[in-house]
Amino acid sequence: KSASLCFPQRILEPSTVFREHSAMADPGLYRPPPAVRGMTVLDREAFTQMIHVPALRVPTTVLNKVVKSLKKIALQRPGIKRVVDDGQPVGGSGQHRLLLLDPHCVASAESFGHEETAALTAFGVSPELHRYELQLTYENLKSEEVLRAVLPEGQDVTSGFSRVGHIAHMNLRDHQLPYKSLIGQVIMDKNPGVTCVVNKTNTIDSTYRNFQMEVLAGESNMVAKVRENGVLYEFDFSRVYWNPRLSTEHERVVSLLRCGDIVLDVFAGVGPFAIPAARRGCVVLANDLNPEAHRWLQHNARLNKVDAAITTFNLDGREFLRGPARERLPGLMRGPGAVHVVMNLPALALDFLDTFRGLLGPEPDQGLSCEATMPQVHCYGFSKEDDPQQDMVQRAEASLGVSLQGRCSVHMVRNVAPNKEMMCVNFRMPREVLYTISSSKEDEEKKIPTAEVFLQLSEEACSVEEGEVGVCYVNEGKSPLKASCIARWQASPAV
Ligand SMILES: C[S@@+](CC[C@H](N)C(=O)[O-])C[C@H]1O[C@@H](n2cnc3c(N)ncnc32)[C@H](O)[C@@H]1O
Repeated sequence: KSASLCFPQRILEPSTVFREHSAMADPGLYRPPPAVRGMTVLDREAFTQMIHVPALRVPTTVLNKVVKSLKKIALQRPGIKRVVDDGQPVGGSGQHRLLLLDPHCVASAESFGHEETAALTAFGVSPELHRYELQLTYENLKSEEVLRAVLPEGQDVTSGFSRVGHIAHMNLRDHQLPYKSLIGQVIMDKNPGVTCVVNKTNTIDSTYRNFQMEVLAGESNMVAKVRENGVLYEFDFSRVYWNPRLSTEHERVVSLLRCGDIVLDVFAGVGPFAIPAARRGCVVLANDLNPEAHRWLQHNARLNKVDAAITTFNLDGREFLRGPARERLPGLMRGPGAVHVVMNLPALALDFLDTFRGLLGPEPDQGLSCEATMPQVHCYGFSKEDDPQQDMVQRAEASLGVSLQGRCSVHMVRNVAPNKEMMCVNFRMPREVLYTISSSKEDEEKKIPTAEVFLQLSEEACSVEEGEVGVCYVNEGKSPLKASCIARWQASPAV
């Protein structure tokens, strides 16, 4: 493909100082011809140009050693060989080759560093530089260079995309939209294996968390095959949620599971927690409201031969918890495996935690509800607060109606946008949440009062610092409160 190899290149005069030659010293040396600016239909030929690069004439006997010693300053362009014929007439001695150098690193013989100079001396190579005329084509340019040359000067040329199987998924800005077909074509040309480029056309606010998208270039086949952490998934990317940036998080949670554990995946999608959990030997109940996601979840369970270990549901998360989960939980909690509840719907999952309040009815006999049998919850949320950890805990507590102080941990998953974090709060479901009216005094004390109360804050409580637990007296009972709650109470008109 590289025209530079079949074009008759010429060596011009030897020169020791290349700074004099403007093309050689120009930092935008690989900048395509100005005529391509504003192009909306890709014309690959229009990118062809001749440039000059410095070259060393190296005896073939030491060529490999010299190339190795000078690899930091040798020319590196896609599709261009850095060692070429020395341009001597056919039938010449053939005892020399030219090593092409990066003109951004080498402007004159003085540009060589200590190591390079020592190598040239050791191998008996003259530091004299030759000018080599090279044909640079569209194939030799990087996508960023092509787009920078085409799009209006001074505007952002982000050519980043997420890769989902054969699909490159872009999120173009408004000023890039007039060039969208060209951008799609360039991304496809420059990324082997990408046969379809799509642009997101809405923000992700749909219930099923999938994007609306427009095909910019290539085929319109949206059924992707993806391997994540060694597991194969297939799904229609236009109709379900899939985020390649969650692979580390999926792996982290799955690594906490043991063979024989039970997993309740409330917002399962196409199965990136459920399938690897089943492959690890867990018994899985996986649910998703989106019928398409549910269909691909079943498909992926069969594809990975774990369908016997996964029971799937196509329900709203609350219905799933109040129905199939509630029915099975008492039996599962009595079994030998730990029960895990995964809730990855970061925009809403914390609100769903209130479904667990009293879910299993009256507390069973002592022993059947000991702390160790309680489900481990991994619940996701977005936070824009200065202290996302604290924010996550407070919202989980508000939804559950109990304090999680000292009994939860928060994991930062990823930065989603400037000032927006995706977080995961992990905790063992408190007994007093799952079972109704536990009358023990200890449990009463753990509850955060939700009713409006009138109270006189003691001096002691008022001096509590942010993040500390204080004690204040409510209706003559003792109730441990987080300082942040106290602060909220102080601010309320009732107080
Ligand atoms: C952020 S995705 C996570 C999918 C998958 N667990 C993952 O990690 O990639 C959230 C999923 O929740 C589903 N969903 C949205 N609202 C739901 C609800 N009310 N009940 C159950 N599932 C819901 C969506 O269809 C989507 O597949």
